[in-house]
Amino acid sequence: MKKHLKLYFVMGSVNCLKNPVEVLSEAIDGGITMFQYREKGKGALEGEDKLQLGKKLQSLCNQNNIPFIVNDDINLALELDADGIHIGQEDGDVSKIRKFIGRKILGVSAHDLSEATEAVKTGANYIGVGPMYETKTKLDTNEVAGPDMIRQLRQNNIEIPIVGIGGINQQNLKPVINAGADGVALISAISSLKQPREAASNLIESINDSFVNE
Ligand SMILES: Nc1nc(C(F)(F)F)ncc1COP(=O)(O)OP(=O)(O)O
Ligand SMILES: [Mg+2]
Repeated sequence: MKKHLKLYFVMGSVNCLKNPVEVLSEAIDGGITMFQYREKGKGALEGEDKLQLGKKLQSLCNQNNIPFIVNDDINLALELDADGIHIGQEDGDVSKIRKFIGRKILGVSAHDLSEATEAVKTGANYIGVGPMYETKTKLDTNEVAGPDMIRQLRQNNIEIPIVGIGGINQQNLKPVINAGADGVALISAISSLKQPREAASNLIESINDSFVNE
């Protein structure tokens, strides 16, 4: 799990400047290690359109052995037979969802020590901790937690794989890794750029450097 979390690209059609299939294909070429289909927000696809795009993105991931995770939508995750699901604190009962999805990957958002402890207890495989920095992508975020929140979780013996999320880019990812995260999750730092491949390869290079010089 930890190695997959290194560069976790999260995206939906509303986040992309161009065709999301092209964006993901380039991001995979650039070196992302995991993908989350998060079709959400103003103008997001629904129903059949959401399913069809999900299928196309999933097959790109499968062809490249990249775990394909669905955000929020458990039924879609099961219909696509996705590799896993990511849920937040308001998206349902983690232990019920764990029973529902069996051995699929279960990611849970956590903003503090109590939420992280609860997520571990109820069977999460990894936790997404944030927001690390200010973000314009998700409008209903909690207040900025910063990389120190990850450091605090590690100091309190939270050993589960952790990925930081929220406003992360090449310039500010190092403190997130140094705080003890196994990787970074991000949207705009790849999806909003004209060259997603170049963006992803620059990011994975900086992430690997951060681990080497820890
Ligand atoms: N989608 C996410 N992915 C991650 C990841 F693990 F990838 F880092 N961490 C956190 C979130 C946020 O999840 P949630 O709080 O439910 O909000 P939303 O459903 O709007 O994304
Ligand atoms: Mg959610």
